Amino acid sequence: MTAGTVSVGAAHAVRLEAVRKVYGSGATAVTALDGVSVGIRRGGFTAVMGPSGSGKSTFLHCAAGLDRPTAGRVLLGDTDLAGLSENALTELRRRRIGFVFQAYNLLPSLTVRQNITLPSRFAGTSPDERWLREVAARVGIADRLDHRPAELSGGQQQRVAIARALVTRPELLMADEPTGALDTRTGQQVLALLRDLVDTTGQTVLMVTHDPVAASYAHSVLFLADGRLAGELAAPTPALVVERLTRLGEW
Ligand SMILES: Nc1ncnc2c1ncn2[C@@H]1O[C@H](COP(=O)(O)OP(=O)(O)OP(=O)(O)O)[C@@H](O)[C@H]1O
Repeated sequence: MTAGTVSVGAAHAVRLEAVRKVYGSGATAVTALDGVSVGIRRGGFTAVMGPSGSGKSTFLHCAAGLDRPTAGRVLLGDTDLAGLSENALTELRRRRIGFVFQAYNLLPSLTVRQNITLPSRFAGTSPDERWLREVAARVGIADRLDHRPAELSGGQQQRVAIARALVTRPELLMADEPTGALDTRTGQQVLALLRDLVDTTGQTVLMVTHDPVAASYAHSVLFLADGRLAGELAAPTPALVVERLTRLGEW
C-alpha cells in the first residue's frame, strides 16, 4: 500500500476481501463471485462492467450489504458487515448507503419533497430544510419540490431519486444502471451530474452499467468476467472500455 500509512478504512469506502458468492447447492450451484478482492476508493467514481452473468449485480449487492457472501468479507469503512445482524445491516444501509436504480421507485401520491425525505423519516431523522434545498439545487430540481413525480420528465425523476439517495449524506452512493431508462442525452446529463457530485463534494459513487459511454464518466472501471476481477481501467474512454470488453470476449 502506498506509503504504508493509510489504513484500509480511510482509503476505501468499501472493500471486498476474497468474496465468494454461491447461489444454490449441489448440482445446481452457481458461483456468481469467485474470490473477488478489491477496494473502492473513497471520493472516487467507480464503474463495474462485464459480460452478462459475470457477477456485476451480485458484486453490488454484496458490497451494499443487500446479500451476504458465502465466503470472504465486506468492509464498509471499518465496519465488517459479516458481524451484523439483519436488523443492524438494514440500519447500516439506511444510514450509510444511498441507492439509485434504473427504475426511479418514486411514490406517485407523494410530492418530490416528500419522496426525498421519506428514507430519512424511516431512519427516524428528518433532513434540515437547508440541506434538503441544497441537495435539490445541486441535482437541478429545486423548483420542482412541490410537484408530483408524474409531472416530471424521466431525467427529472431520476434526479429526484439521486436527491433522495443523497439527502441522508451517505458515505457510499450505489447506482445500478442509473441511466438504463433514459434517452441518451438525458442519461448523459445524469452521468455528468454524478461525476460532478464526486468531483465537487467528494461523494463516493459505485455504479454498475452495461454502457461504455456511461462507464467513461467514472474515474476508473472494474471489469468482471466469470465472477472474477478481470482488470481495471483508469481514466476510461468509451473506446478503451469497448476494447477491454472485446478482450473479455463478449461485445
Ligand atoms: N438469486 C440467484 N439464484 C441463482 N443464481 C443466481 C442468482 N442471482 C444471480 N445468479 C447467477 O449468478 C451469476 C451472476 O449473476 P449477476 O446477476 O450477478 O450477473 P450480472 O453480471 O449482473 O448479469 P447481467 O449483466 O445479465 O445483469 C449468473 O450466472 C446468474 O444466473
